[in-house]
Formats: sequence, C-alpha cells, structure tokens
Amino acid sequence: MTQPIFLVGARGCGKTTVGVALAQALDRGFVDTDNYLLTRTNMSVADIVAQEGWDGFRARETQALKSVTAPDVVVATGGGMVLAEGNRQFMREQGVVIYLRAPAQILADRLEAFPEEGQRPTLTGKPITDEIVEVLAAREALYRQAAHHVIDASHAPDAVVDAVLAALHMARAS
Ligand SMILES: Nc1ncnc2c1ncn2[C@@H]1O[C@H](COP(=O)(O)OP(=O)(O)OP(=O)(O)O)[C@@H](O)[C@H]1O
Ligand SMILES: O=C(O)C1=C[C@@H](O)[C@@H](O)[C@H](O)C1
Ligand SMILES: [Mg+2]
Repeated sequence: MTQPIFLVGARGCGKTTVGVALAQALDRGFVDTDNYLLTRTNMSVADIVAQEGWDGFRARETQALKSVTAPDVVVATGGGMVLAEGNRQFMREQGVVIYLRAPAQILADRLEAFPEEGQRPTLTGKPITDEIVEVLAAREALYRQAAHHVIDASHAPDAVVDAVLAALHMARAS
C-alpha cells in the first residue's frame, strides 16, 4: 500500500507518538501537521490563535494537510482536523484514516502530565477533564465519519502500532 496513512483523534490520543513509531515500523516518512505549521510559521498554535483566531488556525491546518500529503507517509493530524468536512473527505479519498480512540480520563491523564500549552491552548476555557469530555462529545461522530478504522489507543504505543498494522494487514518493515 502506498497511500498515506492519516491518524486522527483527540488531543493526547497519541497521533504524534504512535505516528512516529508506525512510520518507523513501516519504514515510511512521518509528518505532523502541527509540527509542520510550527516549523513553517515559527509560531506555536497559541501564537497563531492569538494573532488570527481559531478560524485562522483552522485555515492554516487545512493548507498544511494538503501540503504534507504524499504517497508512503504517515500523517499525524491536529486534533481538530476532522472539524472541516472538506478535510474529512480529502483524507478519506487520499488515503487510509485511522481514529485512535481513548477514554476521556486517559486523555486527561496524559495531557495533565505533558500539557504543552503552546501547542494546546484551551479550546473551551474549562479545566482539562471537562474540556476533553465536551470535545469528545462534539467530535466523536466526526472522528468516526472520517475513519476507515477505529483503534483502541489506550494501550502502550507499541501495542497501538501493532493494532494499526493488524487492521491494515501490514507487516513491520524489519
Ligand atoms: N499509547 C500511549 N500510552 C501512553 N502515553 C502516551 C500514549 N500515546 C501518547 N502518550 C503520551 O501522551 C502525550 C500526548 O501524546 P501525543 O502528543 O502523541 O498526542 P497527540 O494525539 O499527537 O495530541 P495533539 O492532538 O495535541 O497533537 C505525550 O506525552 C505522549 O508521551
Ligand atoms: O483538538 C484540537 O482542536 C487541537 C489539537 C492540537 O493537535 C492542535 O492542532 C491544536 O491545539 C488544536
Ligand atoms: Mg500531535
């Protein structure tokens, strides 16, 4: 399979962490739309949102998605990539979309341990657990709509990689 693999899911589900390990397992390239924007603009998500609002950030991440999409890459997307119908359709048409799904409490525990506030400015102004519950309620259907496969991402990263490989009927490169 040479199609790109897109990882979607909420903040903290492991799109970046699992994406790096998956790309390594498949001997593929890895790109991350949040990191792409950071490198290209020299601005964090918080900086972009402060200057351009969330609409500005969302427009930039759609452009980033188009720019990084190529054969044989694993793409870790931002947690809100699925909000735009056009992004969901683009990913489904261009590649294979994997939803890394984990319960709210696991996501909250991970984000509290490593908040990275510059890349994860508040979406709701609420405490982290409340925010995640609210965001998952609003987006669960969108992650599922976008996805070809839903993978339990509550396990350790290597186990999640193995589950993705099994869903794709793909073997580790070496
Ligand atoms: N499967 C896992 N098991 C344990 N910890 C994990 C797992 N996946 C990710 N983590 C940890 O959770 C934190 C968030 O992971 P990561 O940055 O990969 O999430 P993300 O889905 O890319 O989030 P974002 O949408 O904000 O980019 C990191 O500190 C990472 O080490
Ligand atoms: O869930 C979200 O809306 C976001 C997740 C992060 O990956 C970043 O893309 C940004 O902080 C927005
Ligand atoms: Mg990430």
